[in-house]
Amino acid sequence: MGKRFPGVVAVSGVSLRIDPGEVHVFAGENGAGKSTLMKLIAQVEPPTSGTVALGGRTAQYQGPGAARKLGVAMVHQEFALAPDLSVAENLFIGHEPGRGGWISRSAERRAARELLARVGLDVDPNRRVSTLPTAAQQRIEIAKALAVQAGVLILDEPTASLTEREAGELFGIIRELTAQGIAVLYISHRLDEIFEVGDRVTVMRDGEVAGTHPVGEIDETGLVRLMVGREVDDLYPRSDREVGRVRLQVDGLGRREQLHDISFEVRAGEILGMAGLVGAGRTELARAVFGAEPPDSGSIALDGRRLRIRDPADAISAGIGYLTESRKADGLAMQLGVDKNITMARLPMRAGLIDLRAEHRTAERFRERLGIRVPRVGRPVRMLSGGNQQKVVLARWLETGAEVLFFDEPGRGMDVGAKAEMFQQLDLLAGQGKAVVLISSYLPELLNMCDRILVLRGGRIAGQLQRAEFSEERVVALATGAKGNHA
Ligand SMILES: Nc1ncnc2c1ncn2[C@@H]1O[C@H](COP(=O)(O)OP(=O)(O)OP(=O)(O)O)[C@@H](O)[C@H]1O
Repeated sequence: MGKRFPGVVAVSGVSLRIDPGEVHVFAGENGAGKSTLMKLIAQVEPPTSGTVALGGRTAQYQGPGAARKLGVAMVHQEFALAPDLSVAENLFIGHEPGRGGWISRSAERRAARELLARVGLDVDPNRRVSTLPTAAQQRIEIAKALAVQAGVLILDEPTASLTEREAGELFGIIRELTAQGIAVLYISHRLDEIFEVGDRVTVMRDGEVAGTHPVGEIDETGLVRLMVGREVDDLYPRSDREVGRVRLQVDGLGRREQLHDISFEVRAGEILGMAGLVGAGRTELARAVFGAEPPDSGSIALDGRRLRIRDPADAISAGIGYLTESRKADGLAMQLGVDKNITMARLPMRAGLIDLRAEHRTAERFRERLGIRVPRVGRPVRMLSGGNQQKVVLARWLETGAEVLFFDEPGRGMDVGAKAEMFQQLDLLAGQGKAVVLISSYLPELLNMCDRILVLRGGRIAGQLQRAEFSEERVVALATGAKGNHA
């Protein structure tokens, strides 16, 4: 089947068979067409050519929503839950259990408990969804799919916002579902999990299928070659850098219930990692330093000069940049072009006007450097694939010339080749004497790229590790408060 958008062929000539009970992983470069293909299968979008057959019967496109009746459910990265409704209400929106059109609350609660048990969730069905953490909301999305008896469940990068432990639990649930015959289609950029959770992997390139393999018959190098069409020798490029004087100094920072007495410094030429469980306060800390949620107490100094940061504009003019973890919420202007989004934080001006030519040149430079897949840089960002949107945010902060840069889960959604390129850029920034902070929930990124790792727990600094002391166990021990760490 195929799908064209104006000026772009997103999916072309794809034929595949999905078997009951398999975990079928879809991998490939950003913009390769994975999400579009899933939307075609889930009937979220009409194909330009071709059809989907479910259980041997050809399904005509009937508009979004119809797929659920056909037995395909898709869990997007941004959940489609109604935050102010209860768990039970969310599970049964549009198909409430009950008789004769009456919704039976007790039947609904009972059915809800059963579904929640199948996804290993022990929460009160009356609880409002917005009060639940991300991992639990994701399980509710999966339970929603079970509620409509989906035979095919599509998960789009489901571990992107989960901790390692939560991801492990999700894999357990996936295994249980596949044992019941449900086919799981799973988009992923993470090599480790492709091998851990997948039965077969289909690699997409330029809208086409580059190959489908049982995971036991392909190794990591082969997979990367298939994905990016070349060898990537070093996924975590890191140079020998001199770590110099203190650049950012944070003392006794506090904010309401979120941050308590946080003190640390970041030096010139240093990449400081920030580890911690989801909710440990890493994003809150970055947002506090950046003035997005200003601290109630404490001080921030850059190069020995105390700063007064009341809002992000103050932070930017002081030389502090922050790549947010949520590109949709506060990162990108979706309707504006790639060029405008890149230069937004530091507009090239000439004689009091925005220098459009300079803007274009800058955007072109990043398009090439980061491999942003877009036919022309004036194209609105909303038309880009998720990973390419992430590259645009990254380009913006590389362009600001900031002296201290916080990168919050910067590799989320990026393909392996783009990620390697991004890490190289981070390494280059540090090499120029800037202070770089890398927040990541994926430990190999921190262990490979950082000079030092700060671990947060419950809004406090739980400890820090120098590069020579790095180990996954030590980070996890500090992050969870388990005994037996040597830090
Ligand atoms: N609504 C749209 N309008 C125009 N072009 C689109 C639209 N949605 C996707 N595209 C284009 O289709 C191509 C495939 O995008 P898709 O989102 O399927 O890629 P992907 O493989 O899922 O990428 P990623 O890994 O970055 O999520 C890209 O070139 C993208 O720009």
